[in-house]
Amino acid sequence: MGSVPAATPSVREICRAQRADGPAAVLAIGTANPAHCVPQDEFPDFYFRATNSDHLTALKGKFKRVFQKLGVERRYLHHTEELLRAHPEFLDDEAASLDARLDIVATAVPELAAEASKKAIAEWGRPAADITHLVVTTNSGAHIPGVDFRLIALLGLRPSVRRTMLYLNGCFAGSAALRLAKDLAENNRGARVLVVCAELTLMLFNGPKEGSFERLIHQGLFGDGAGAVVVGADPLSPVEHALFEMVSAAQTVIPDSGDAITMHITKGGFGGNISTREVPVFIGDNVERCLHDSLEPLGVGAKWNDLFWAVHPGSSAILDRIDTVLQLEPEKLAASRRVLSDYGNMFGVTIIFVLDELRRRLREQEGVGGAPEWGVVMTFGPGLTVETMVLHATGHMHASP
Ligand SMILES: CC(=O)CC(=O)SCCNC(=O)CCNC(=O)[C@H](O)C(C)(C)COP(=O)(O)OP(=O)(O)OC[C@H]1O[C@@H](n2cnc3c(N)ncnc32)[C@H](O)[C@@H]1OP(=O)(O)O
Repeated sequence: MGSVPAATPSVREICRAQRADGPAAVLAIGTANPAHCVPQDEFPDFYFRATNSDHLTALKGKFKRVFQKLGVERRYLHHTEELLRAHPEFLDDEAASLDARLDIVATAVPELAAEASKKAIAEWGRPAADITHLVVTTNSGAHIPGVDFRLIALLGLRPSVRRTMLYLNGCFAGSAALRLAKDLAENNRGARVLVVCAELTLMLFNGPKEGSFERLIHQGLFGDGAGAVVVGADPLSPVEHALFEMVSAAQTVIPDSGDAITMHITKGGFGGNISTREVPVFIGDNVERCLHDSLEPLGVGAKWNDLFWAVHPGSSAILDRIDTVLQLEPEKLAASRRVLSDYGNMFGVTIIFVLDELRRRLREQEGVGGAPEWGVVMTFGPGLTVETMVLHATGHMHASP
C-alpha cells in the first residue's frame, strides 16, 4: 500500500520556518587595542618629535589647547616612533604613501580584529565553527579579499561562513554592522553572526600643518582598536545568554549636512573634512526626532532619564550637546565619556567598547536594583547619518572574561 504523500508546505510556511522565533540579541562582546598607549598630555611631544616639527612652537601650543577640549585622556596607536622613522613618507601629505600604509594595515587590521573576535567567541562559549555569518567593517584599508576573508583562517571559521564586508562607513559602521546582524539573525533560524569592527589611524597619520584644523583633529581625537560582537536569536540554554535584545534598528540622514563629515582615499592616506563647529549642532538639533521616530512605534514611552544610553562619543562637545538637549542626568552618558577618555574616537569600533562598558555598569546597577530595562544606541557619521537602535537589557550582564 503506497503512503499518502505529505502536502508540500506553502512558500509562506517555508519562510516562516526559516525565521527565528525571538529577537536578535547581543550574546557576547570582545575588544582589543594595540600595545602602544599614548597619554594625551604626552601626545604633542610624541607627535611633534616624531614628525621633526618641534620648531613649530605656536602650532604645538594650539594642539595642546585643543587636545584638552576633546575629552580624551589616552589612546592606543599601532604606529610608534620607530615605525614612523622607517616611513618618512607618512609625514608628508604630498608624498605617495598609500601603498606603504595599505601594506601595513593589510596584516595589522586582521590581527587586531582576530584578537577582539577570539575574546567574544570565548565569552560566547561555543566553537568558532558554529559562526554562520560574518559582518566586518573597517575604514582602514581597501583590499580584496579583505579582513573578512583573513578572519576565516585566523579564527578557524567554516569555509561556508557567509561574509559581508563593509568598507568606509565612518563612525556609524559599528551600528550599521549590528543592524545587519540583527536582520540576519532574525531571518535565518539558528544563525550566529560575528560582527567585527577594526580601525588603525595609520591611514590618517600626517605631519602637522599650519592652518589645517582637520589635521589637528585627525591626530588628536582618533585611536586604534577592534571590537567584536556575537549576535543570535533564541539563545541555547545553558551555554548562550542574551545580554541585550535588539528590538529595532533605524538609519536616517540629517538634511543639508552632506558636507559636514567627508572622507576619501588619497595618494597620502585619507583626506576629508570634519566641520567640528557644525557637527555637534546638527546632532543636537536632530537627536530628539530620531529618538521619537524609533521609540514611538514600539510604544516605549520612557522618559530620557529612564533609559540606558550607548552613544558614539565623537568628542566631548557632541556628548555635551546631547546632554543639554535631552537634559540627561550626568551618569547617562558616562559609558560613552569613559570610552572616549580611555581610548579616543575609534570610528565604528567605539560603539562596541561603549556597549562593553555599559553592560559592566548595568550589572553593577542591577546589583543594587536600579538598572533601566530599555535603552538606546546612537551613532553618527558621514552623511550626516544617524543610526538608532533600541535595546532591551535581559539581566545577563556578564563582565568580559
Ligand atoms: C569620523 C566619523 O564618521 C564620525 C566622527 O565621530 S567625526 C568626529 C566628530 N567630532 C567633531 O566633529 C568634533 C566636535 N567639536 C569639538 O569637539 C570642539 O568644537 C573642538 C574640541 C574641536 C573645539 O572646541 P571649542 O570649545 O569649540 O574650542 P574653542 O575654544 O572655540 O577653540 C579652540 C581653538 O581652536 C580653534 N578652532 C575651533 N574650531 C575651529 C575650526 N572649526 N576651524 C579652525 N579653528 C578652530 C579656535 O580658533 C581656537 O584657537 P586658538 O586657541 O588659537 O584661539
